[in-house]
Amino acid sequence: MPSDNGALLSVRQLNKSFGGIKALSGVDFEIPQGVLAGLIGPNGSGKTTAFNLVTGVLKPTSGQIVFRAVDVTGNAPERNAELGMARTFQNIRLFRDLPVIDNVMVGLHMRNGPGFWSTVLGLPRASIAERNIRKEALEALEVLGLADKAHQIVANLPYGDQRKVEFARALATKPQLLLLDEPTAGMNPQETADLGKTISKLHKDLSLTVLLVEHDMKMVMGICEELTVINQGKMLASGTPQEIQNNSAVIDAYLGRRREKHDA
Ligand SMILES: Nc1ncnc2c1ncn2[C@@H]1O[C@H](COP(=O)(O)OP(=O)(O)OP(=O)(O)O)[C@@H](O)[C@H]1O
Repeated sequence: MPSDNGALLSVRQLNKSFGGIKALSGVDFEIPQGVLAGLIGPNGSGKTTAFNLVTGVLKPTSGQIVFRAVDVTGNAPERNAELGMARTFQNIRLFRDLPVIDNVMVGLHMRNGPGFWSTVLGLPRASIAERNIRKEALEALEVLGLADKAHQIVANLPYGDQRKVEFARALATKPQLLLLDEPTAGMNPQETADLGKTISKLHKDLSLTVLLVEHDMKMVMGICEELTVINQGKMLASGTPQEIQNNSAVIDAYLGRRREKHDA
């Protein structure tokens, strides 16, 4: 049985190898309930691997992942979603030719749709469930300030708004933990700053626990409350943004990478 230490998510001694490559060795971190946490590290340090292990896309070589006091190590992503994890992807994954609201409703249908036969037979249960799903999708869009764009086609929205549609789809499922995989990928500085404000607002207004995997240091330092830093698959440091900014091992890891690039 996993011990209940009060954290919403605990990652313990996580190891992942791809053939001969050790992508992660002995990574530990915890996310207390209600915290906006960041996982950072230089390129190739293992952030995406850690994210995929937590969500269930990858299975660890060894180690343990505990979510809501349940051992979820090796769970399929669908099971983790049922338990309350919701994620966004590095590359936006939306139905670009469909309206915004339909994209948000898809997430809810997968979670608690009326069921195949009810829908096909047009049973009242199906239309009530459909109405509820539409209402919940609209509420999620409202939270993100996108309610007035609910009927626009996704492809016609600016990139920043498309990201918000993804957030709305994740939020509509009322997750316990929102996992964001490099949400600023492909964004300009203005869009990045706006998105940082949106994440921070969601976290504060909804008391939402968030794990943010991100490259953009300025954004991470500006909005996260706790940070875990990994380097070459190993734990480097953890603490508040201020502690991390002053940590000499972290400074060396980032500057070292920059020096390598410079010398190349
Ligand atoms: N499917 C895979 N097969 C083999 N090696 C992999 C695989 N996925 C990741 N790796 C290796 O594991 C290491 C960590 O990669 P990962 O993508 O997790 O790092 P990252 O910190 O997310 O990098 P970036 O910041 O560039 O996105 C790298 O050496 C990478 O080449």
